[in-house]
Amino acid sequence: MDNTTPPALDEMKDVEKEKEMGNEEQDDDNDDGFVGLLNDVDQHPSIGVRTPSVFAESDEVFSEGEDTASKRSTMRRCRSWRTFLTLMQWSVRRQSSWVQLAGHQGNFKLSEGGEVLKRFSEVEAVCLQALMADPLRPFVPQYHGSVTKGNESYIRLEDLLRGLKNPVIMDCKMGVRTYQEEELTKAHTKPTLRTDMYQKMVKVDPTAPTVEEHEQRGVTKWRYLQWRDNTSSTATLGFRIECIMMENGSIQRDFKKMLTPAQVTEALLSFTKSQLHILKAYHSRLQALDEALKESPFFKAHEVIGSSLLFVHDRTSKASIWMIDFGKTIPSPSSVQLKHDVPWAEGNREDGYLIGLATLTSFVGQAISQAACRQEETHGEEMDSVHLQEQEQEQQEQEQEQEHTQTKSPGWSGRGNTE
Ligand SMILES: Nc1ncnc2c1ncn2[C@@H]1O[C@H](COP(=O)(O)OP(=O)(O)OP(=O)(O)O)[C@@H](O)[C@H]1O
Ligand SMILES: O=P(O)(O)O[C@@H]1[C@H](O)[C@H](O)[C@@H](OP(=O)(O)O)[C@H](OP(=O)(O)O)[C@H]1O
Repeated sequence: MDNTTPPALDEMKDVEKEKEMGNEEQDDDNDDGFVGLLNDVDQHPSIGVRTPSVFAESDEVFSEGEDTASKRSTMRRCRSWRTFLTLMQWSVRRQSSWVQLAGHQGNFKLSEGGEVLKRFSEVEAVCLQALMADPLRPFVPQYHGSVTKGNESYIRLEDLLRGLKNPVIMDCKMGVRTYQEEELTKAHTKPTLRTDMYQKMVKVDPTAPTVEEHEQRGVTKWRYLQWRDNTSSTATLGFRIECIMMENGSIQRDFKKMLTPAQVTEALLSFTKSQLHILKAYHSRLQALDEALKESPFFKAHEVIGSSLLFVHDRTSKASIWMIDFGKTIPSPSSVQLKHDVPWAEGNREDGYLIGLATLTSFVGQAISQAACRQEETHGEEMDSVHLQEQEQEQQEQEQEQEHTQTKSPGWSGRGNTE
């Protein structure tokens, strides 16, 4: 379902009227310059996802292609300058198509000036700071330090969706495990049972918990995360697709049990709509990332857990991949030299990031081959049909020619004709 339908002007006037009457529940803009994203979210009716509503509202009012004259006439139609300014604000905000695809709900705010604000984490801030001076910098959103608003601190990040038209997004969680070794230690020494995780587990597979876990109606976080890794492609392929958002705003999250290479390749083809140039751009970007990772002192010295690659393209054929989420990325002990391309065993700290990157790159490669084949098939079918049409036309022309000759023949219908 398209959730970007703008409200009619009359509806906006109603909003304006309500504001004048002091009835509005919440102003879109807080005084501190924030867009009220967290308060201004709508439950997406078809997909159960909270998406920002306010950004979707102004396109038809002042769309990018609209000329000044029509803006003026729209302005005249507005009841007051205040209404006009409100509409302008909506329009300016609409320049970002920001949406939070995966991750903890409520962790983000959209800030003005092309930044997103993520709830502050010391671990992540330290990583981002280091990454700004690392060969990986071109693959990471720009980090602009932190900011405190009220009681909450945030990390200021470049908005990777800024300027994109109807972006298509995919979040892939990288690595062969998504839990830190510390989580495993906790599960052994001080197990805390999580009812919410037990419920999430049962929802996907009622037979997954053990008899004991069913009795306790709880599982440890490690147990849940490990189960998620084993049920999905994480443990075997070194990454998993978390979410995909298509250009119409529809979000797919049903990848929890996606395990096989064939399924992943099919998902990649569907995500890119088999567009060869997009797939090729992604392929090159993954290869470049691989090069940068090999050069990166940061990567050598860190266990990268739960980090994602954010794939983004749009209808103007912009396509890129970004490393995001360093909330569980920690320095490896100095005694450990991480390889990133070997399996994990308790204590070795390996994350399997390069295993995931290699499989992902090869699946994008396979998707390219399949897309090319499909294109050739389609082209072949088109050629066949053109050929068939040509043959039919030729035949028709021959028949007409024959008819014409016979008409001219005195022995047939030229009865009475004299030439
Ligand atoms: N810099 C950015 N620009 C645009 N979108 C972003 C950016 N950072 C994150 N996002 C969006 O927010 C989502 C969640 O990001 P992230 O993984 O950092 O959050 P999280 O809450 O730490 O996740 P998790 O629950 O996996 O720890 C991403 O899937 C993406 O859609
Ligand atoms: O994707 P799912 O299946 O919903 O599971 C969540 C996901 O693994 C998150 O990465 C994790 O947060 P962290 O990365 O911060 O560990 C969160 O733990 P949490 O509930 O303890 O936040 C899990 O609930």
